[in-house]
Amino acid sequence: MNDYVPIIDLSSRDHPRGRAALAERIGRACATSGFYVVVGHGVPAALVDRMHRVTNDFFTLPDAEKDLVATGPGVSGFRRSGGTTARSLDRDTPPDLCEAYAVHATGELDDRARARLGDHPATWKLANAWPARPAGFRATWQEYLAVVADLAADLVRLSARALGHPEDHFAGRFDRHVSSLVANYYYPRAHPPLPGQMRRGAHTDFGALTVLYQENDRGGLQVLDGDRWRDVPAVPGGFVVNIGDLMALWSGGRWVSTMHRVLPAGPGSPSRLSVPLFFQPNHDAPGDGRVTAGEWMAAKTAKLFTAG
Ligand SMILES: O=C(O)CCC(=O)C(=O)O
Ligand SMILES: [Fe+2]
Repeated sequence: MNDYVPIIDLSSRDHPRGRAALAERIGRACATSGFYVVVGHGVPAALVDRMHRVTNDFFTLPDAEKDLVATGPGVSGFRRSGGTTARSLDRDTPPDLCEAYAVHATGELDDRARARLGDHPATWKLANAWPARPAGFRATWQEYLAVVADLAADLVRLSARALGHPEDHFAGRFDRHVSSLVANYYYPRAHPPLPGQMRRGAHTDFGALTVLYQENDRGGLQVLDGDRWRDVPAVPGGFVVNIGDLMALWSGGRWVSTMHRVLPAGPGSPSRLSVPLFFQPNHDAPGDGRVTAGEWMAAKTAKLFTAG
């Protein structure tokens, strides 16, 4: 595509010399747009296909069945409304044109262990809510979360190296990570959007790093470059990676957490599915110096769901 969102082939990441070169490229991307697309990442295509299939099948179930795993608040389990993402930056818009479903890496812990994950309400303190259908949903999501979190952890190691630290510099911030695996389902619609209404409104991600699967041929994701919106390429088999607010803060201002959005689609357009893994550190990891990482992320998430 362009130098703003480079495509980075990770297939040399197991070789020492390969890692040095990759860290260099990642560092450049994170200082420019905060976005890059990875290929050669090693996540099996069959797993991604299975993830796509069960997730799409879930969203096409009747609403009443999906509501059985609607736990709220925030996105844990199913939400008929994925919220109003632009509110995370205090901009008021009509609600996003999407449904969402989410689980958390911590959502399988017992109640007592989850209660210890911060002193404030947070989605990662809720138990995961798994739908009974389609068959294989839970096993597929758990496998995908484990495999893509491993990839994200390696990208964090390369990021540490790119910032001039030892690769394990951030490791202690992720040994109890509260990552969230989300599916955004942008449903087809018969009528046009309201003025200012997006599939996802303009926002920056709140966590450390996001690894995003997007349906190959649908498009719509854009990233801000100065005052101009650029399309992010949907590379078959690739993932879009972007850093969130926390990694930008940890970089001491050298890296950027950049605004992005998902454009609305016209009447008659097909649905679009995207699956971001928000790789989110331990709740008590450093935030912006005033609040912890957990407080930073929980405050932003809460804004998405405040009634306007
Ligand atoms: O659907 C997409 O392509 C991106 C969604 C997104 O930015 C998000 O969920 O944070
Ligand atoms: Fe995002």
